[in-house]
Amino acid sequence: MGDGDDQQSLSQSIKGRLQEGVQDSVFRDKGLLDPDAVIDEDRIVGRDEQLEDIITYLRPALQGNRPPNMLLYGPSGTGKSLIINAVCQQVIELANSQDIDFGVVEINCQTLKSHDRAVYQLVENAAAKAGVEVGVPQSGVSTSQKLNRFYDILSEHFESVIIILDEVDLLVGRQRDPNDEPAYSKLLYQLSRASQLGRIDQHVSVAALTNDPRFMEELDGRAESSFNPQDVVFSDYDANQLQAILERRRDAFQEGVLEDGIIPLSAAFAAQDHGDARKAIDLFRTAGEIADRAGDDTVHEQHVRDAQEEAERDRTLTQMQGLSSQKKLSLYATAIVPVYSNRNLNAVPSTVAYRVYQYLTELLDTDEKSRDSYLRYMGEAETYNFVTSEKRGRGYGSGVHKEYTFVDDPEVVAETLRSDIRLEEVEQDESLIQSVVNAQIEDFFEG
Ligand SMILES: Nc1ncnc2c1ncn2[C@@H]1O[C@H](COP(=O)(O)OP(=O)(O)OP(=O)(O)O)[C@@H](O)[C@H]1O
Repeated sequence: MGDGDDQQSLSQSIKGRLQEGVQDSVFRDKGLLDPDAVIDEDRIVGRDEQLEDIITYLRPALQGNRPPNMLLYGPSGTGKSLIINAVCQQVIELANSQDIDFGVVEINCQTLKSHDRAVYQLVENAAAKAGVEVGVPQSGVSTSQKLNRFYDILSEHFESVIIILDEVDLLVGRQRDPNDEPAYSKLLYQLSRASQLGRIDQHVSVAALTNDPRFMEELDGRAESSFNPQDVVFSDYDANQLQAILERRRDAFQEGVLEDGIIPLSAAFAAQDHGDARKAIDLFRTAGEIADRAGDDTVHEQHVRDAQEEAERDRTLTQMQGLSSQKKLSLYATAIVPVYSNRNLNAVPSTVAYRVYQYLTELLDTDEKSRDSYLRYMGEAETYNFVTSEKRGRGYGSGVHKEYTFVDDPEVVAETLRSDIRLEEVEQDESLIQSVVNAQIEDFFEG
């Protein structure tokens, strides 16, 4: 065989292997379960009231009038983005048919670190929608120059515009002083004043999306009165609504691969966690991915349970990664007490955990913080809901102490923290650590 033939058989073989995975997948159209999937209206379940309200508020855009500003609030995953975008999409289509230039400019504020970045992002998005050059550099010009460019683009290319600010409460900006006005307050003020002040002749309205029910209370008075929104409230979904949402995406999977309990179980897990549709969809998708990884032809309940566990680990991991190394060590020392204990120990006495912590600092040759610092770190762990604590008086000599109980499995917590580079060194002495933990436990209870 010549080189050409070799090449051909290699690419055939790569193609074959790639297709193997595709053909064997339990999914038919996995994109339907993508967190950012744009779904058809017939897949939207319920939310009739919110749809009705938003339709009423946006109707003026088609009648030559300015729609009111809106504040959409409710917990995460309750359909705020979905519903506002679904209505805007229809407005765009109707506006096009009536030769009205209606534009939607949307930014997600979650990752925007400052007012200036938010304004720049608005310019970029408006320019993309209008099909023109951004026209201002990202740095080297003032925020008001960027804002002016934004207004110019809106004035030149649209008759009516909705600006959607997703997760608006996260746009706090660089506040040097806690009394400084947060960036969202400034931006809302500027955007809602732009039409009022005649800076742009076009109709501009703002729809702000937030999880924070007290958002308006925290808004600066001047921003509050010029923004002055119509509220649209999104409440949690219950398990039945979540089931219906998943049912309408059943065709993301091949026919016949979903066992009966999959949809109710995914919905039930997500309903426990305030009724977040994003979470239900994520579980549904992850269960399928786990089935694919295992090479199974059907998705069964254990796959959903494994998906739930994976989600829990991810959540814990993300939160824990943000902790300083001393806090990680304190939490790790506390978690390994029930994990290594020979007794059936659920609540961990702080005295035992602190001694284990001291031992670990020695082993790692790192700073040993005071007992008070340890208690403070654990107090923080409590606010993150990693542990709950109770005060106990006891007859073992040292008076009142605290006891910690882990909200999730302490083994998962310990495992998560162990993958931290330095704690991995500790793992090598596992049996030694186990005996130290048990010696401290015995000392505490027997001593
Ligand atoms: N009523 C519904 N019908 C069908 N799918 C829904 C419904 N509500 C939410 N979803 C789906 O759940 C996911 C999360 O919804 P969405 O992004 O709209 O939530 P959100 O309230 O904006 O959340 P966040 O505050 O976290 O941004 C999306 O994939 C969306 O398609």
